[in-house]
Amino acid sequence: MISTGKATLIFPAFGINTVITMPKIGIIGGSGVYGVFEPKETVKVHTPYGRPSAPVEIGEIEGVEVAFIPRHGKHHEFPPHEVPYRANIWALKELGVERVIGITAVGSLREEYKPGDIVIADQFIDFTKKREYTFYNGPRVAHVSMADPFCPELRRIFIEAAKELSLPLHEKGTYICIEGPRFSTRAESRMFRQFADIIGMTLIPEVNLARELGMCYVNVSTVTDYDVWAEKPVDAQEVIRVMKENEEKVQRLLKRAIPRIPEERTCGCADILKTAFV
Ligand SMILES: CSC[C@H]1O[C@H](OP(=O)(O)O)[C@H](O)[C@@H]1O
Ligand SMILES: Nc1ncnc2[nH]cnc12
Repeated sequence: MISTGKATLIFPAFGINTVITMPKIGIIGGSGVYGVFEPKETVKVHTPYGRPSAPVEIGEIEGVEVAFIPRHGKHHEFPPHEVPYRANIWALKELGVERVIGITAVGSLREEYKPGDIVIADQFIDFTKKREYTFYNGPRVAHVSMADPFCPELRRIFIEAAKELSLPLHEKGTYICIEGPRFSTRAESRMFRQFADIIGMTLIPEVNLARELGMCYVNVSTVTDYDVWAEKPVDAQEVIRVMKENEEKVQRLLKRAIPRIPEERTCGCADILKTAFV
C-alpha cells in the first residue's frame, strides 16, 4: 500500500509491515559524491527495471527528509552507460519523491567556466548513443516536451542560494552529454565547444525519465576540468580529486537550498504529462 504525502509507506515488498518515511526530495549523487548525510534508513527497492544503483538512503538535510542514491553505486561500480537510470528514477518516485536534484561532475568547454565553479544548467544536448531513454516503449506512447528541461522553481532556489553563499556560479549552461565511458578526442571537444558550455556523461536519460514521471529535476554541476580542448587532457582521477575538493561547496548549497523548497509545487513540471500522450 502506498499513501501519498508526507506520511508513511506500508509496502509489503519491503517485508511485512515495513514502515518507511516518504521524502519528497531526492538527490542523485555523481562522481565523488557517494553520500550526503548519515542515513536514518536504507531501503532496498525493487522496480520493474531492476534494482537502483544502490539501496536508497533516507536522511535529513536541515530537518528536511531527503532520499539519496549514488548514481554510480556506493563504490562507483556502474560506468555512465550502465547506470540503471530507469530503476533509480522509478525507485525515487515510488518512495514519494517529486523533486530530483542531480549532482554531476563536468568538464568545461569555456575558459570562463573554471574548475570549482558551480553550474545550474538550463539546457542540454544529447550525444549519447544507446541508453534506455523512456518508460513509454508502447503500447502507451508519450512525447514529453523538453524545450525547458529543468524545473524553473528549483533552478531559481539553487541560484539564489548559491549567490547568497557567494559560490562561484554560472546561472546558465548547456550540458552536452556524451556516451562515454571514454573521454572526448580533441577534435570532438573542439566541435562540442561550438554549441555547449559543459560536458558530462550522465544527465541523459536521467532528466528525461524524471520528466516522464512528472517529477521536477534540477542539475547542479561542479566543473572539474577543462576537458581536452585545453592543453592538459582530463583524466578520471583528476575529476574525482577536484570533485572531492569541492564537495563541501555542494553540501553547503544543498543545506541552504533544500529548506527553501516549498511543500507544494507551482512550477508546472507535473502538468507536462497532460499533453504528452498520443
Ligand atoms: C569519473 S570521470 C567521468 C565520470 O564523471 C562524471 O560523472 P557524474 O556525471 O555522475 O558526476 C561523468 O559524467 C562521468 O560519468
Ligand atoms: N571532461 C569531461 N568529459 C566528460 N565527462 C566529464 N565529467 C567530468 N569531466 C568530464
